[in-house]
Amino acid sequence: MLQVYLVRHGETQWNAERRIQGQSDSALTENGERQAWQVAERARTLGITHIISSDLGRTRRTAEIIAEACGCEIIFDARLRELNMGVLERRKMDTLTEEEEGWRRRLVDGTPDGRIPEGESMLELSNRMHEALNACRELPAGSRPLLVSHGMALGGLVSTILGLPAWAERRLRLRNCSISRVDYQQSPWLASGWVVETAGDISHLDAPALDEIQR
Ligand SMILES: O=C(O)[C@H](O)COP(=O)(O)O
Repeated sequence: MLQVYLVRHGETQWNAERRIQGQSDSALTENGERQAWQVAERARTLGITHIISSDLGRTRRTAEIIAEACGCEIIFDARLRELNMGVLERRKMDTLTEEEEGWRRRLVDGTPDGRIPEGESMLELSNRMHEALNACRELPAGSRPLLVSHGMALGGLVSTILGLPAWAERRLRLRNCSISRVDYQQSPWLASGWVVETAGDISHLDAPALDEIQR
């Protein structure tokens, strides 16, 4: 059975400022670096064989810290990037107009193909995340990869594995440096293929990780 670990990057300056990132970027905060070292210590115990990361700066830095602990090289895969949030990237959440807030909410309010102007839909994001996840099945037998990605990207991936449409309302909180695990398997009581073993585990963190209200 193939086990794939999913880690969201450490807290960034723009997470803390409640500034929308998307495929724009900001550095990890001191707390974010601490989170990354703590998730790395947890990853060291998991027998990780490959680290595959979004190529954005915040995931790259988190992956570097995990790779040092696990003794792995890093493979960068742009399919693991965060949702492209178009014209709202770099904007602070509390500065959005009613119309702009409507664009953001339509991404995840059950509207198929909702998108922020010049951005990606959740369906487009989910499709590329599944491509990146399924590429893990081509790794040598016995591999145990760890993917480093983003909140919307991993939330959409896990939710769609659970059978929800990509554009479903979000009901899964994935905090910074949380660990989730998905398995590709066959078993009598579960659907064949990908299943969710754990989602959003932060038991390895000793400091609170921001939630959606705080970021
Ligand atoms: O700001 C964003 O783009 C999302 O809300 C979270 O993205 P992140 O997981 O890359 O911080």
